[in-house]
Amino acid sequence: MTDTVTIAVDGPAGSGKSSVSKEVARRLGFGYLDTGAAYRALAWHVLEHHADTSDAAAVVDAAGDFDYAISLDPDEYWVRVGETSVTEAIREPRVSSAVSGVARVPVIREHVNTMFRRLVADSGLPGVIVEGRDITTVVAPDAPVRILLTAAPDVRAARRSAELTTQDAAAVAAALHKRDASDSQVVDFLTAAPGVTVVDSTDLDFAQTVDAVLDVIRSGTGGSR
Ligand SMILES: Nc1ncnc2c1ncn2[C@@H]1O[C@H](COP(=O)(O)OP(=O)(O)O)[C@@H](O)[C@H]1O
Ligand SMILES: Nc1ccn([C@@H]2O[C@H](COP(=O)(O)OP(=O)(O)O)[C@@H](O)[C@H]2O)c(=O)n1
Repeated sequence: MTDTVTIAVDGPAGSGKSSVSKEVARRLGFGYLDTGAAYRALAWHVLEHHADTSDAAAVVDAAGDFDYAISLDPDEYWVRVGETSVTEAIREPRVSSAVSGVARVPVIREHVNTMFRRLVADSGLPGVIVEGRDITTVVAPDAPVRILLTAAPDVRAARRSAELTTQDAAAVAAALHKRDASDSQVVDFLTAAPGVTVVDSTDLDFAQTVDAVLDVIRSGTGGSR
């Protein structure tokens, strides 16, 4: 049996990582791993414990009974903590506001990174598109294809607020920029590391972005996909 190919995709919030990676995975018959969901689910879990997500010791303590599971199927995406489905709950603004605190704790990052690598290795799939903030640099720096998906800040904010129609657009934009600023103190996902290909989707629609990513994958895997 051949090893699973990892396609690494990083980028800031609202750049299109999840939606584009999911569609690319479908087209290639690959799995899709949303790494941000693990940080979001842990933030949700810490909040369930009524603990402070900005307190590293409290986060590590709550992580002790964090029973996490995620689907790698792009057509059947779900996230669970224990028996509870948290697929929708982890997108709530209270979780988005808390997640950077959880993601800042080094021991948590090491723990989830080990889990991500195991999920890919045990997937039994020909390939997995893994998306997040530090996949190209930390989780899978040796991946045969590494992409930084970017878009101008105002475009990213507009995309996210179009999704969250019940919330005020200015508030959504402010929360997104605040989270990016906080996250970029931990990992650099705004500049491409050596060997990482930038796909800027500012002036591309969704279908064009999917095609651009597929082109990078085809050239990076010797045109075999
Ligand atoms: N190139 C694009 N043009 C227009 N809309 C896009 C494009 N890429 C993604 N989107 C839309 O923008 C929103 C945010 O994308 P998402 O995949 O959730 O980003 P991320 O995972 O990077 O936060 C989604 O509603 C998605 O359908
Ligand atoms: N590889 C990753 C993925 C996400 N994260 C953290 O998890 C949060 C949620 O990630 P996400 O991918 O769901 O965020 P969006 O881009 O979808 O808004 C980010 O704001 C980061 O704090 C991270 O630190 N490293």
